[in-house]
Amino acid sequence: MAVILRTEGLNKVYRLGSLTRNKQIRALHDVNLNIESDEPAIISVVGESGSGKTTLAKTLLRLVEPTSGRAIVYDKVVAGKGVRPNKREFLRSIQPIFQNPFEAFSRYRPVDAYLHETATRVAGLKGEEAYGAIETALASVGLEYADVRGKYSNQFSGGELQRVSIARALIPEPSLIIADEPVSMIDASRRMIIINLFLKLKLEAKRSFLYITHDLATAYYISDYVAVMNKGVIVEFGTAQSVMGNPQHDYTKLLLSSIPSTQKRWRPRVTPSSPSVVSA
Ligand SMILES: Nc1ncnc2c1ncn2[C@@H]1O[C@H](COP(=O)(O)OP(=O)(O)OP(=O)(O)O)[C@@H](O)[C@H]1O
Repeated sequence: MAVILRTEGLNKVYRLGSLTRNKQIRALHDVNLNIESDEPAIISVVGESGSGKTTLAKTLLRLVEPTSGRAIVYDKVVAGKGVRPNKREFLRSIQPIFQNPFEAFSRYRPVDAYLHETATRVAGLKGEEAYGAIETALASVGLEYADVRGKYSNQFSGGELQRVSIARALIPEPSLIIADEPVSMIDASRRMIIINLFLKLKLEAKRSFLYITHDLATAYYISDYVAVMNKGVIVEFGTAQSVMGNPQHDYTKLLLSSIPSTQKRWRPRVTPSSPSVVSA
């Protein structure tokens, strides 16, 4: 069985301030995860703001060096002290999708230039092969080359541009896509298009995803596994059904209880002085 993702004693301490007034923030605290499977998987990392989710994503993407511990993705050590994987090989196996697609593309450069760069520099393709790979990647997110050719980022909606950034990530045919809050900047009505796209890419293109989110509802909907983070610690991990259906940790219960539910009844409460409506 392949190790899709394993972290071994992963720690990250950010140091702030001067030598005399040093402050330390422990963003990852002994994070140990292990997901092994021959099938692709969607693994969600959920938790409140500041719980360490982005630091975990950045560590796996080699944007942040862990203070100690290491991470393995698809049987290769990708992060840890002194770990230096071949850059092109690394980018072929792990690709990011960021929260704000407008920050991922400069507004002064047509977006197809980014797609071409990824096809040639990362995937190592030339000429017709490069165009073929771009067309295939765009098709898998429901776009055609003509939809993007010569266009700049400000000529797309947030949802369209996020689909372009997913297409860019798909060009090198990565094994794992790390998506950090990929739908939080997108209109609620369009979010499910992206979420369903991840499911389709897992099933049809056999890509695995690490989905970082605040949104427990979408995490439950698409995930095979869920890791719950609080203050840098993975407090609960398991299949989506077990973690969300039968949470064991108080923090997971708290997170789940804070999801707005259409099942909750709203009861009008009228006081003599000021009529108001409160949640039941
Ligand atoms: N570059 C940095 N320097 C110092 N502290 C940082 C840095 N990046 C993150 N932190 C701190 O590390 C902790 C974890 O932050 P992180 O961004 O990983 O959390 P998060 O769960 O992704 O939050 P959010 O959901 O708001 O993005 C926070 O206390 C944050 O302030």
